[in-house]
Amino acid sequence: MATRVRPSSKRCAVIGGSGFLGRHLVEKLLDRGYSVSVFDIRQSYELPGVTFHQGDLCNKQALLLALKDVSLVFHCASPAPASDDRALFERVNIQGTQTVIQACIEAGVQKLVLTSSASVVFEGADIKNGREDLPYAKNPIDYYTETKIEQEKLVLKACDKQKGFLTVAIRPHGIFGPRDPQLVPILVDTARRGKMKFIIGDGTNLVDFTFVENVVHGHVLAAEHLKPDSPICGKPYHITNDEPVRFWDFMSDVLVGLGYAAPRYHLPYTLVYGLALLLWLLSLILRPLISFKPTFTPMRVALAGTHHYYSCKRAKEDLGYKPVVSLKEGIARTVQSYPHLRHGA
Ligand SMILES: NC(=O)C1=CN([C@@H]2O[C@H](COP(=O)(O)OP(=O)(O)OC[C@H]3O[C@@H](n4cnc5c(N)ncnc54)[C@H](OP(=O)(O)O)[C@@H]3O)[C@@H](O)[C@H]2O)C=CC1
Ligand SMILES: CC(C)=CCC[C@@H](C)[C@H]1CC[C@H]2C3=C(CC[C@]12C)[C@@]1(C)CCC(=O)C[C@@H]1CC3
Repeated sequence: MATRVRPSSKRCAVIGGSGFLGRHLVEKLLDRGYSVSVFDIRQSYELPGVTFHQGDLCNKQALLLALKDVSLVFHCASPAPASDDRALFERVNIQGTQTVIQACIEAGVQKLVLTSSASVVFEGADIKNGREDLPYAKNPIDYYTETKIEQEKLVLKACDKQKGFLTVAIRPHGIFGPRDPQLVPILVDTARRGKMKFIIGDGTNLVDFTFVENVVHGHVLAAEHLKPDSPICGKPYHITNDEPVRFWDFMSDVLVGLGYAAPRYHLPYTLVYGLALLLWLLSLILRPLISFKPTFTPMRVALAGTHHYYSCKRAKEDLGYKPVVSLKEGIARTVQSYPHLRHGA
């Protein structure tokens, strides 16, 4: 009788491993002695100890090849949040995640760690020290958030101790760090176009920004604590820097660190939100004639003008989580990593 080979617990796969968070995670896993299969729609680097599988996560056969002999899977692939392609979000984040779950089960994977987002509970109104038991947003602010909610529900529901398939979701917030393609590049681009002069609201709103290595640390802890007798099975965990900061102080520190002026003039939140909504509607109506992408989308204005910070008490208690890089150090390392984005470069 053929005996089934039990996959090695040091063999894992990172779906989305070519992306910003994914690549940092892969590097940490290699440091910790894992061998890693990366599954991604693109290959962005090469590293010893990493096997690349290029493909779309909606394709189960392609996934099965990458998951052969793998016991642990991290799923951190998603279309970019700035996209407004609803069909793409539904296909990748919802149907694609269903495919990932089926492929994991068929391949005999034992643990699935999903990168969700703290935004799954954000509706545009203040969240102060939000806990994981807050209800999912009833009116999510965009298609990204709407599909991240469905994705998280699917993964947590799939947790089945009897079948030996364990799942957990990590909810980071505002990830930043070296090679981030989003936060710092968009900020610098906005500054270079002379649009970073204004503070939306009174500038006192507190927000979580999380250094990428802390997010990676949360993922590794979750994977290593995910066992049949553990309280973390089927649960979501906030992972942040645990140092809420004024949104506009964070933006100013990054801008000033790169040689740009900090925003100074205040504009009322409701005025800017109303204008952003109007521009977004105009861009939809005029789309057949002209295509333009407003910088200040309603989502970005809501994120820039409200409180949204989260408690990571549950991660501290259940995972022993503690940030490994402070906000100050994270900002310094991030600024240093972008010489090409410095003023005048
Ligand atoms: N950045 C942040 O502030 C936050 C991010 N998150 C979550 O963290 C995760 C990682 O985000 P981040 O690293 O910033 O994003 P990236 O866009 O850098 O990484 C995502 C990777 O997934 C790939 N991908 C997209 N669609 C598919 C597909 N159909 N099949 C296979 N691969 C695909 C992307 O390729 P391509 O680039 O070609 O699309 C990219 O390489 C995401 O799940 C995101 O929702 C959560 C909270 C905050
Ligand atoms: C006002 C302005 C132009 C700010 C520039 C920075 C923004 C691009 C970022 C500020 C907060 C960021 C953020 C995300 C993306 C980039 C920002 C809007 C996410 C939406 C990324 C995906 C998530 O899951 C939640 C993040 C919240 C914070």
